[in-house]
Amino acid sequence: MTDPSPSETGGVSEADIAIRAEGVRKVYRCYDSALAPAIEALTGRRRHRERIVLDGIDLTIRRGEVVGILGRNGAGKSTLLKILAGTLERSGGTIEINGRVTAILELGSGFHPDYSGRENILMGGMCLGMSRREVASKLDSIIDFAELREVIDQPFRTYSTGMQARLTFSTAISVDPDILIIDEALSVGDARFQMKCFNAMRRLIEREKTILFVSHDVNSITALCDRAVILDGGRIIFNGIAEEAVSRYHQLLFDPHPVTPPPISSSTGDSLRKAPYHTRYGDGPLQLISWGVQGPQGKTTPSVAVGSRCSLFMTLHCHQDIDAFSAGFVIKDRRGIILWGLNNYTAGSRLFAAKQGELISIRVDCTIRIAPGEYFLTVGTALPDGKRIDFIENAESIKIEGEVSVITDSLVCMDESLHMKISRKT
Ligand SMILES: Nc1ncnc2c1ncn2[C@@H]1O[C@H](COP(=O)(O)OP(=O)(O)OP(=O)(O)O)[C@@H](O)[C@H]1O
Repeated sequence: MTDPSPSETGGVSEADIAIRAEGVRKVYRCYDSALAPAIEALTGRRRHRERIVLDGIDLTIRRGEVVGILGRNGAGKSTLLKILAGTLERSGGTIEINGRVTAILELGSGFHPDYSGRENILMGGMCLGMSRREVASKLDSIIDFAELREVIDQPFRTYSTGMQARLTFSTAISVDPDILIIDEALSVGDARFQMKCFNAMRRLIEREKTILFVSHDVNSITALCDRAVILDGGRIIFNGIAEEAVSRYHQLLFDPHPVTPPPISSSTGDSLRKAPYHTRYGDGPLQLISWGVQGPQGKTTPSVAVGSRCSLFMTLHCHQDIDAFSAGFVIKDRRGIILWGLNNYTAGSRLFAAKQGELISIRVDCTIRIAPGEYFLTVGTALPDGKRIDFIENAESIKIEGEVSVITDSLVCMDESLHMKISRKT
């Protein structure tokens, strides 16, 4: 499952490299008791087990690249970021970092709980490499960005988790780093602050800064990253286009041992060839045999007009009795952002059941109100515990045709109308 990144195959010049890790390893010594290290030191007899947390990480990141890191809990993501940020020693391998690095690793790390927010900005900023004068000159803008002026002289320990995240992010981003390393820090703040952080990150991206960030939120990965790597068991098991990484990460989460795909007979013919980054997983007692979009006349079509009625459908072949399952459809854009989705739970409908040998058709009738462009349909079925039965991510490409007349950037077309009302002041 390891794919070379475009940059690693494309012969990156030395001047273009922001981060280069080669053969990076992290091994922890695990002892069974608190006394064991002392006994080991005194007797010279080994009393520890080795735990390999990172096992030969090779990763090259070019200047201006935005790279996401995905992986299950315990995969080694935070360990890798800490090593790259220089806050944790590696056990082996080499690292080259070119540029000023700012890392947001653990919430409030480097911040003293008893010091006020203001004192922590000064201390934290200096820890991040700014001079006292530099931090002092940025103090107001940091406080304003964090929106914490009213409590800035209160002790840091009295801040809520979200407030701590705001102060941490605001201080870190003020450094104007060449390389920003972020570990899940954005997930803590409220939605409005998250949006502010994303905008700040976008501004860094526009200025071609390098960003490396860990998130379990796949939408942020596809929205911001050019490339993503998947870490598993301390190794990189995928390194490539962000959308494909997300697809493979879902497969890893929901079905690490994919079935051999059954023969495909999508009604639109070669749909899996048309839709890039498709992945199929599940252990298949219920097998998807066709799926797609039907136009107003009930004919399968690869394209529909904005605002027209259509149906999304899937046909399943049942190989054994299933008491309860859900079926779902998702539409994503080219960056992998989920625009719409529906399943039994979100539709508020009862779970389905099926008997061996049955052919089952499931359909969603809808009016397409998404801006013209190319989108991807994901179809799948799952058991009540969430285990995937047969799931195909990006199974079909759907072309939505029409004209976007007013706001050309908008993705969603609402059933809108514009009104004006004038009333006279008496
Ligand atoms: N000091 C330590 N001693 C021994 N093992 C450790 C130590 N610190 C971390 N580990 C182990 O290293 C592994 C990787 O941890 P890490 O925090 O990097 O994972 P992660 O991918 O960031 O996970 P999560 O998504 O849960 O944050 C875990 O199995 C963890 O238990």
